[in-house]
Amino acid sequence: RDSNDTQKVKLTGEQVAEHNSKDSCWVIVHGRAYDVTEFLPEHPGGPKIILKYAGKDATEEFEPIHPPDTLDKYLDKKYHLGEVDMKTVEQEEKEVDPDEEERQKRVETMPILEQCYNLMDFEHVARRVMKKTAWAYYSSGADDEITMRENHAAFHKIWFRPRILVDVENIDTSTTMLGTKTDMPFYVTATALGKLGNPEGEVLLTRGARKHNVIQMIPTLASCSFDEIVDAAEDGQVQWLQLYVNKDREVTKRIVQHAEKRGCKGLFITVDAPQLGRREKDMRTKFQDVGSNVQSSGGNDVDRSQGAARAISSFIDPSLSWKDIPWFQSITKMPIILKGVQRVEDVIKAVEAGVQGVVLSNHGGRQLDTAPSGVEVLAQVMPALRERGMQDKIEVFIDGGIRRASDIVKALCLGATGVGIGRPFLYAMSAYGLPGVDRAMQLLKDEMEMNMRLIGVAKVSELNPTLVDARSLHLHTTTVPEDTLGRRVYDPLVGPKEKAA
Ligand SMILES: Cc1cc2c(cc1C)[n+](S(=O)(=O)[O-])c1c(=O)[nH]c(=O)nc-1n2C[C@H](O)[C@H](O)[C@H](O)COP(=O)(O)O
Repeated sequence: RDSNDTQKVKLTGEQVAEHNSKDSCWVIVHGRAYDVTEFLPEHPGGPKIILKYAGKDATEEFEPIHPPDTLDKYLDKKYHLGEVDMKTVEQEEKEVDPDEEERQKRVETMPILEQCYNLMDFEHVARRVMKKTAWAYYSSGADDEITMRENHAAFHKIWFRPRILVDVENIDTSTTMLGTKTDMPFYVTATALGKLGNPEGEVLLTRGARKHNVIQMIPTLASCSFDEIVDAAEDGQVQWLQLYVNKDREVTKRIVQHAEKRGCKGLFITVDAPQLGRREKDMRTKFQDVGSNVQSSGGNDVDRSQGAARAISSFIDPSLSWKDIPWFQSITKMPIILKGVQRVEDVIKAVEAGVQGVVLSNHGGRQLDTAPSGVEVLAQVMPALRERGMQDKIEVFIDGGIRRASDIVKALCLGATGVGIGRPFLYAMSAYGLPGVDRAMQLLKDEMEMNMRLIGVAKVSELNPTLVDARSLHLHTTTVPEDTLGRRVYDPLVGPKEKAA
């Protein structure tokens, strides 16, 4: 380095390769070397995953899990060793992975985008063409995945009561959420690690949301940095922030106030994940790749038995409680919405606490298995609010299992202001990139227009409980139409030697 500390000569691959143990561990990320020796025990994903790349180029493994500004934000500058002459870095011989070869063949023969006619088509294609770790992470539900399946099945227990001879020539699907006008009553909900499915990550969802004038909720655990996602939005495009509350409240305060400064129009505090659920498909794929097995019991007390999710979420504060709400109201002017409310009593408490909204949600079935579907709780909540004259005091959203516009219409008839959609946009993005997200949103728009026309309603504000029969919604034993589409994408357990059918 010369006098003003600029690097005179690039490091070589050999120099980095000498530091390949826990006593001295250097890694290369995006062409720059970092001394992570001191950081090893603090890494939320455990030391093992880093040691697998000690002395080597870790970019490919690093990229989908960490926003690009992670090392600048969290690794002391003295450990930033400077640029590496990548021509001198020995690229690892990629061992032939037969699964990966099979997957490549499926990518080459996958259906063209125009063959996707509904959101489940994207799920079906994604399951076949996504990398297994990405599919496992996105498709995982907790434990027996009963709630994950119930989320969609619940909508089959609600029947329409269509009206006739109503002028439905002009359909208006637009609505207002938290004071923002939006073309459709759904938003792109927060789902972590967008780059697992597509190397561009969450900014593809931003661009799709912009094209269809729908709102995007930015996840705390996005692969893209928060600023990348906000910068990818156009002027006037509305985004919300999903927040996992950090044990270090100073970090949380910084994130919230930065989001408000960047123009976020809602703070969605996730309240259903004081600990992340056990997502066994995710855990299984982590287990196979022993080298990067973040379930190692070694190292400090971070429990890494939950695959990637737990490894990247050890910062979440399980002590978060109602007494913290006034603090949030003191650090931001953004409307505050509690995401992951699952019973009527907590909605009443939310109104009394003065928050502006709730999302009735079980985290897409990824948290407490056999928690009720959002739409089932919705059917109990709205009458309870009306009884107390509270229905205008709070906006009620739901998410989970929304796969058809008819699901959206049913939720709105039961009183939801809007609905969040997660996996379908992830699958569309993973299988077809931005065109996939665009088509998925357009399909929902087309379905919504048809559904409204056929139930005899011209605009969203006219949707009301008389248009549905939800009496069997709370029954969990009724037979409902077989969810053949959904069944086909459920992964059977495949033994390590067995080939998936
Ligand atoms: C599918 C998915 C959902 C995640 C999600 C990641 C994935 C891959 N992640 S997670 O890693 O922690 O579980 C988040 C998250 O970051 N924060 C959050 O509030 N909800 C998270 N959710 C839940 C999400 O916001 C919705 O509640 C859920 O996706 C709605 O169900 P559908 O996927 O069926 O639409």
